Amino acid sequence: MAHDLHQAAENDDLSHSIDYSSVLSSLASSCAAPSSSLEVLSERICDTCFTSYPELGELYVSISRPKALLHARATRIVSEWRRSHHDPVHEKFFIEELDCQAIVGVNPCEREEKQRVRFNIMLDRHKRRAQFDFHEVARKVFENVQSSSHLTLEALASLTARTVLLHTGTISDRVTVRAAKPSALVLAEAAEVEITRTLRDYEPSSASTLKQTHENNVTHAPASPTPSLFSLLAALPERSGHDETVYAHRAAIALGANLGDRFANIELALRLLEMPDGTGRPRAAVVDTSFLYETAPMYVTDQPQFINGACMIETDMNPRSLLAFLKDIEATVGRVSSFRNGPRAIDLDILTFDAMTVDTRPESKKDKLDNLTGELVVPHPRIAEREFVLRPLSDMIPDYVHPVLGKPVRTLLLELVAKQSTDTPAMSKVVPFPRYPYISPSIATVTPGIPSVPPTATYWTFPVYSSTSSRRPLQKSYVMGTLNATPDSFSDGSRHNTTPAAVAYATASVAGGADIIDVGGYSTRPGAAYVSPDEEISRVIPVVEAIRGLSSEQNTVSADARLSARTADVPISVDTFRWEVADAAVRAGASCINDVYAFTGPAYPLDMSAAEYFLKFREIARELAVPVVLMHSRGDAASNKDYSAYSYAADSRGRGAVLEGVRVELGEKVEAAVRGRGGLRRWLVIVDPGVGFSKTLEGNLEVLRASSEITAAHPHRRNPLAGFPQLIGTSRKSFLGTILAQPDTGGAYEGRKTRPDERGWATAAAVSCAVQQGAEVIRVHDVLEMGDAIRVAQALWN
Ligand SMILES: Nc1nc2c(c(=O)[nH]1)N=C(COP(=O)(O)OP(=O)(O)O)CN2
Ligand SMILES: Nc1ccc(C(=O)O)cc1
Repeated sequence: MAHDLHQAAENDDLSHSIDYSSVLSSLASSCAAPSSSLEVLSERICDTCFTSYPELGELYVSISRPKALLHARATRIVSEWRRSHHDPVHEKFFIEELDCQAIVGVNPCEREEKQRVRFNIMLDRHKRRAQFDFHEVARKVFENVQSSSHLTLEALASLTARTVLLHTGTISDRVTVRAAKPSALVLAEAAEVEITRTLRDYEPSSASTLKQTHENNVTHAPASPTPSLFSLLAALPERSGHDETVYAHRAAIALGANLGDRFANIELALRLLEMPDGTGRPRAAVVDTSFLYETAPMYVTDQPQFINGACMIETDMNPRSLLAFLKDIEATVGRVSSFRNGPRAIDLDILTFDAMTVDTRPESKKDKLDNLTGELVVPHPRIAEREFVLRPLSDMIPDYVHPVLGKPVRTLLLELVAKQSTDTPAMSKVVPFPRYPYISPSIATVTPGIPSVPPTATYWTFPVYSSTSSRRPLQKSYVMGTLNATPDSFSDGSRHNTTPAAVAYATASVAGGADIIDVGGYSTRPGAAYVSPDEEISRVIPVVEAIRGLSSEQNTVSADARLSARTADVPISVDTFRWEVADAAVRAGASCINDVYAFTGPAYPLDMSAAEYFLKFREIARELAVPVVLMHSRGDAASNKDYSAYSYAADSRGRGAVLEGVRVELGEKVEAAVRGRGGLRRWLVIVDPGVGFSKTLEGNLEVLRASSEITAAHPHRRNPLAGFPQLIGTSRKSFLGTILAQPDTGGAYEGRKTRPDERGWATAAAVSCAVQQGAEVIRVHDVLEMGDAIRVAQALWN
């Protein structure tokens, strides 16, 4: 209670002192009745004090609740009240001594095993709204910290501050985090850091300022602040019709299928996991997925190859009910699928459940790893010997420490790979393409309530490369042929904008070795003209339909007819940044979406409507279940002229900032696309650094020269793009023209101006660099010619 001590102090005058025992008894009575939250209790104390002491103007109430959270010593709220204000003028929330286990530090033992990390978190609330959810914030921090792996306590403290800010959204805009390692030092109680952060610190421009390390690297502050997609998404109001249920548990589920349409079975199982039950509420939410892999059967080897993956779910079910639920889904998928295409299978196993161990076997059977029918053992007892389980788990939760083996998933995977014999069959990463147009099969009416899933047309395979090596093993690079049904594309405008010309291009490209045809109806070259959505649809759809329509000639035997039939089956992607166009094109027969703005539209810097647009696009893509190419760019090429502003850390030669910019800026979009509820399946995302988009000549060269680093796993830091297949499009672009226009120093070559269609040889050089870097997909205009370059490059570097 703010009280003037002067009179009592000078004169020892009792009448100006406070009667502490009467304060205490009125407080005791105001605390006696139950209150629903610390905020309510604070308010009640405030009412009591202001009523009992009419001269009191200011009051500070600090309430602590020991053991309010499972892993923390206490929660606390400190409110500052004024008589003249209805709400507290200031309020702070504390989570005190939150204990987590994390991989943090540089000593070898610290890299192997988790250690205790203690957090003290203080949040300033600037808006009094709903009751502060200590439990949710602590849970998110706990979850993120437990699965983190850092060298420094600073990075861990920063991650924690970011987690808190993102999960408290508009309630708080400032957080102070103290992070301590109590086991680090022998002669001191702990090593500890304290940081204070606001959301702005995590926006790309400021994050990069924090990362700025090299003095030679001249940085340009972006002209306007660029808010991060995460902060925008966090600030969006809750969307009606979207499930906001908070679940108590998190589990990893293994996905495996080796009969029938293996990809469709897996997709159906995931959709069934999230089907609302009798109460109208889903029993689980899928919050992350791994990549998918094609794997040789283990144990019983005389059976078809498997498709394996895993997903993370959140649920309120206990492990036993979850197991029963998974068995039901297996039965439903089996039933629905066999109705469609004959026998098939899906396996769903609980791999992990929170950090729990469960073993329902009688003592006498505990040493057996098989015959678990009717029993439940979590974590799954054969995890450590199965690469097809460890790899998908490592895509999602590499730092999850196996509660029995005491090692993180990434270590278990490394150890398993190290001891595998050389004849162990290699797994490949796979990307499935569904068949469109597809008429929802009658099964949906035969089995009401079963979601329908598009059947699979084909799938691409890529070799798996070891987690920390930046050099990838070479492989077949898939070739994407560029077909612009536009009057003004920079290199083939008005050449393919009639249906016959477009079909001729597609047919010739398939004959020349194209694996996919990319149909665009809106040029994104710098300065291109605006095209309405209707106009874009009317350019794209007839071309897609005409290519698919070639299949009517399938039963003839001539070479032309065979080529037509192959062309009719070729995967088609639609090059668009509009979800309406993507949706229409896929329903007409496209099987992939290629978006140069990665779902946020041309807005730059990102704003709230870009975040809403992102969610809408993601929802459409998820429903269609097609692969998506998400490209790095900074919005509309025509209006974004500030290409040099990559204020990220560079190396001593001033290089690396653009690569890091792509990892951070595209990484954020890819993370937001894949993780959390409503996310896309990780196995359907292909990334693209966006050569020619929002980059200078040097920036384009830097990206191209080391593009494998964009998707390589970093040994000490999480790279959000790690492991994704990568597409590179350099074909005929102006950066090649810029190089050709430059004279050389000796004066022998004076430079020459080139039209885009004169840059074929230049493209071949760029394409061979992309092959050498291990690009999984290469986008070109001249499929036959560049196909030659790709094949020779592959032969050289394979
Ligand atoms: N994923 C991806 N998509 C793209 C890429 C690229 O590099 N990656 N380049 C483009 C520019 O080439 P295009 O010939 O389509 O030119 P236009 O924009 O003038 O139509 C258009 N679309
Ligand atoms: N959409 C694009 C078209 C062309 C270029 C380029 O020539 O660099 C960049 C983007």
